[in-house]
Amino acid sequence: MASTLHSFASAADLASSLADKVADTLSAAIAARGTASIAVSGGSTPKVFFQALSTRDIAWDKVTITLVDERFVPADNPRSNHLLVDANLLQNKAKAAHFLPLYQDAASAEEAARLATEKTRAISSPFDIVILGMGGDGHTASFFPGGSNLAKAIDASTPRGIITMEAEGAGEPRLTFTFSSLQDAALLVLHIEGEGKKDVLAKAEGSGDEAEMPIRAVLRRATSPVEIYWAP
Ligand SMILES: O=C1O[C@H](COP(=O)(O)O)[C@@H](O)[C@H](O)[C@H]1O
Repeated sequence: MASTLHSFASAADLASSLADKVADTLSAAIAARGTASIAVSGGSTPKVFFQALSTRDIAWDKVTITLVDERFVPADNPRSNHLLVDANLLQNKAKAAHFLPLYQDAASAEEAARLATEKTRAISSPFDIVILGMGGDGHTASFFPGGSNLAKAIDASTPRGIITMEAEGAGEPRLTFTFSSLQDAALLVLHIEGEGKKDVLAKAEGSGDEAEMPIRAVLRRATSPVEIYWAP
């Protein structure tokens, strides 16, 4: 499916424009169905966007927010994506939203993935909005190059849900929605910032194996168009 690049002069401009687009899309879904869903990424990039989105005036009590991926660490761990969302998105008007975490207090990441899959089944498919990020190694969500479960995670026939991932570049074991869960969102966004990430994107858009740069699975095979938001 095609992708469209939206370039902005600054991260603040991007955050404001993306927050408007997301708020409009959530409101349209609420008007159509009474509820709306969004899966967001962690990492360092989304913080300013989350802060902008949290101030938008929409019916947040009808919105379910979850994560595209998470580290297998509790929510008070500084590396938790849940903590980032709590501190920056579940604030202001967005405090009224319903948050479904991926981390579960379980004996293993595999058991947590099973529980998280069960709990997130309450969200209707496909997601209204998925916001992906991308690492300098070409990973997205927790689809890491060399990841223990990468082939399964990006196989379009793997069912919707959450699986585990371990990889050298990942730190802790991860929990990640599968490709099939994310690729058909009504609004599918790839949010990246910096010249370095633009170079990584250009490389990913070239030829090469998806296993080397798993973002290629999204760029090449997502059934929804990919809206790429970039700022220097
Ligand atoms: O590990 C992760 O990294 C990516 C990218 O993060 P960034 O710090 O380079 O913005 C992120 O999209 C993913 O959700 C996160 O778990």
